[in-house]
Amino acid sequence: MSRHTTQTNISFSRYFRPTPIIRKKIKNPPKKAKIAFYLLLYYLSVCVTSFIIFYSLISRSRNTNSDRVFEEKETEMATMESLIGLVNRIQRACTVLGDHGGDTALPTLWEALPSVVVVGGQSSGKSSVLESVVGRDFLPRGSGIVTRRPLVLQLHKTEPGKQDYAEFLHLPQKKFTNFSMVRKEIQDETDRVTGKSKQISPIPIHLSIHSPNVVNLTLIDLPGLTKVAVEGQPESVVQEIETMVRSYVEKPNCLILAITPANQDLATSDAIKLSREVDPTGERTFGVLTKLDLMDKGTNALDILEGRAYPLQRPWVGIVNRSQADINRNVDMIAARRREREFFVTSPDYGHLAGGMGSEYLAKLLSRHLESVIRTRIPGIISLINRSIDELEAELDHLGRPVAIDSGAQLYTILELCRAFDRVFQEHLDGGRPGGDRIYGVFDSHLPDALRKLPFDRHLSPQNVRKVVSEADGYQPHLIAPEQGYRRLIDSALNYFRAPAESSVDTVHRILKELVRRSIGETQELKRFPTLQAEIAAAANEALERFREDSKKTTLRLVDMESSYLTVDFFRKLPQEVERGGNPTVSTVDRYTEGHFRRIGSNVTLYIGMVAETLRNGIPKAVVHCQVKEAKRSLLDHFYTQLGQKEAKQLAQLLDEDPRLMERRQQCAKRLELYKSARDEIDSVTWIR
Ligand SMILES: Nc1nc2c(ncn2[C@@H]2O[C@H](COP(=O)(O)OP(=O)(O)OP(=O)(O)O)[C@@H](O)[C@H]2O)c(=O)[nH]1
Repeated sequence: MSRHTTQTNISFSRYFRPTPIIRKKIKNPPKKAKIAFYLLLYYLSVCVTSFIIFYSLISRSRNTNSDRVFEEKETEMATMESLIGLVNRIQRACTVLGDHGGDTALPTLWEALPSVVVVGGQSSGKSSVLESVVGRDFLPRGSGIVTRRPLVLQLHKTEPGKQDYAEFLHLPQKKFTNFSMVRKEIQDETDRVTGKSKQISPIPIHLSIHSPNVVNLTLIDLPGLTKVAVEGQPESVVQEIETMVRSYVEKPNCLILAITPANQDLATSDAIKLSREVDPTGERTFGVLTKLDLMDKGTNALDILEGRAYPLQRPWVGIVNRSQADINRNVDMIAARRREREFFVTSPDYGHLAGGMGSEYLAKLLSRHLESVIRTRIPGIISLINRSIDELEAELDHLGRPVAIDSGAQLYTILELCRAFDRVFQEHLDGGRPGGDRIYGVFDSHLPDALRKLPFDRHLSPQNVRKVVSEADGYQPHLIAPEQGYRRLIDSALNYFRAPAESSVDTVHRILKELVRRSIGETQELKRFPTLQAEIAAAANEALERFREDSKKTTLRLVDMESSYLTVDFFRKLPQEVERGGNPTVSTVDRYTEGHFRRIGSNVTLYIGMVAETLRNGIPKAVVHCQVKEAKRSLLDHFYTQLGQKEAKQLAQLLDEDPRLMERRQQCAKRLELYKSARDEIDSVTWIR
C-alpha cells in the first residue's frame, strides 16, 4: 500500500513540479481556499447522493413497469384460460344436468354457450383435423358413420413436461393415458346410448384432454353429413344428421369449422353449403381446406386460400393431415405436424402463406377467436342465467315443494291443504270471490217467485171451496161458520208450501256443491294432488248432503208448524157473517150461495198470504242456519276425524301427485341447479366484475 503511494507520488512529482510559492501555499493554505475546498467537497457529495437516489428511483419504476407488463400478460393468460375453462365447466354441468338444447319446454343454457363445431361431409378429414389439433391419435375410425353422438372435446393446456391424459365426464374417476383406450371408450359409450344399431343420438359425450401440446379450446365433433344411409340404418338417418348438425350451427354463438377436402369441388362441399345458409355473412365460419397434398399435380388451392374463390370474413386455413397410409404405418402425430409445417414452408405455391397455415396455427386462431366471442357473450349469458333462475324459482313455487316422507309431516301437509281449500271456500261465501251472492238470489227471487206461483187461485176458487167445505160438513152442513172446511182448506193450501221450501234447500245445496268444486279448482296448493282433491270433494259433498237433509227437515217443519196451529187472532179479527147479516134466516140462505164460498176463499187466501210472508222470511233463516253456516263451520270436520284414523300408507296415497307434475318439478329443479352452478362458476371468475 505504502509502496503504491510512493510510486504515485514519484510519478506525480515527475509531471507536476510546483513552484516554491505554491509548495508553500499547499503546506499552509489560506483560510479562504480551505473554505472553498470544503464547499466543493460538500457539493460533490450532494451530487453523488442525489444521483444514487435518482438512479434507484428510476430503476425501481422501470421494474414496476416491467412487473406490471408481466402481470398483465399473466392476467391475460389467466383470463383466457378462465374464460374458456369457465365455458368448459358450464358445458359439463349442462350435460350432467340434462341440458342438450333443443328442449322448448325448459330454458336452455347449452344453446347460449359459445362453441366451435366441426362440420363436414364424410371423409372430408374432420377427425384428422381434430387429432392434429390435439396432437394425438384418439378418434374412432372406420367405414360408414363413425361419429354418431356429438363429441365435446375440451382441450386444457398443462405445464411443459407434464404427461398427456384424457378424462370422460361419464367416468370421472378414470384418467386415460393410453389414447387407444380413449378411442375404445368413445366407441363403447356411443353404443351404450345408441345401441349397436348405428342410430344417432344428440346426447353429447364429453372428453377432456390435458396436455402441454394443446391450446385451451373446446371443439364439438358431429356426425359427418352424408347423402346415403349405411347398411343397418334407416333412410331417415341422413335427415337426422342434418337436423342435428343444423341445431348446432344455427346458434348465433357457434363458430363453424367448415371442413372441405381440397381435392373436391368447393361448390359441392356440404360444409360450405350449410354454413352459407346459417351464416350468410361468413362472420362465424372458419373455412378449412384439407388434403392439400392430394391435389392433382400442377393445380393449387391459392384461389381459395387467398380468399378469392369463396371469400369469408376469417382467413382460410390449409391443412395437411396424415394420409391413410400414414395412419396404417402408425406415423405419430408430432412427426405429422412437423411434416405439415415442412410442406407449407417448402411449398412453392403456399410458402408465402406458411405462417397462416397448418393445424397448430388453426388451433391458436380458434382459441383466440373463441375467447373473444366468449368475452362479448358473457354479459348476455349472465342476464340469461338470472332471468332463467327467476322464472324457474317462480315455477317451482307454483308447483310446490316435494312431499314429506314421514306420516306426521304428511298429515300436517294434508291438514294445511284442507285449510287452504277451506279458506277459498269461505271466501266464496263471505265475498271476495263470486258465488255466495247466488245464495241470496235464491232467497230474494227464487223463493218469492215460487211462492207467488203457487196455485192458490185454483185451490181457493168458490167451486173448490164449496166442494171442500161440503165434504168437510158431511151430512150436517155447518151452522154458523164452516170450521172444518176452513181447516181443510188451510191444511191443503199449506201443503203447497212444501215444494218451494224443498226447492230452496235443493237450490242452495246445488250452489254449495258448485262452490266446493270451484274452490278445489282454485286452491293452487291442491293442484298437484289429484287424489286428495277427489277425497276432499267427496267428503265435502257428503257433508253438504247431510246439511241438506237437516235443512229440509227444518224448513218442512216450519211448514208443518203452520199446519199444527193456526193463528187464531187472524180469524177473530175477521168480520162475523152472522153479525154482519143481522138476520139469521137471510144469513143462513146466504151461507150457501156463491158469495159465501167466495168470502171463505178470500179469508183463507188472506191467511195463506200471511203464512207465505212468514215462510218467505223463515225458510232463508232455516236454510242459512242448517246449510250455509254449517258448511262454513264444519264442512270437513268429518273428514278430519277420518284422517286421524288413517294408516301411514293411506296418508301417502292421499298425497299421490300427478306424475306429470312430479316430472316437471324434477326437471325444473335440475335446470335450476344448473343455472345456479353456472352463476357460481361465473362469480368465481372475478375478472368479470
Ligand atoms: N393425404 C391426406 N389424407 C387425408 C388428409 N385428411 C384426411 N385424410 C385421409 O382421409 C380419410 C378420411 O379422413 P377422416 O379424418 O377420417 O375424415 P372424417 O371426415 O372424419 O370422416 P368420417 O368420420 O368418416 O366422416 C382418412 O384416410 C385420412 O387419412 C390430408 O390432408 N391428406
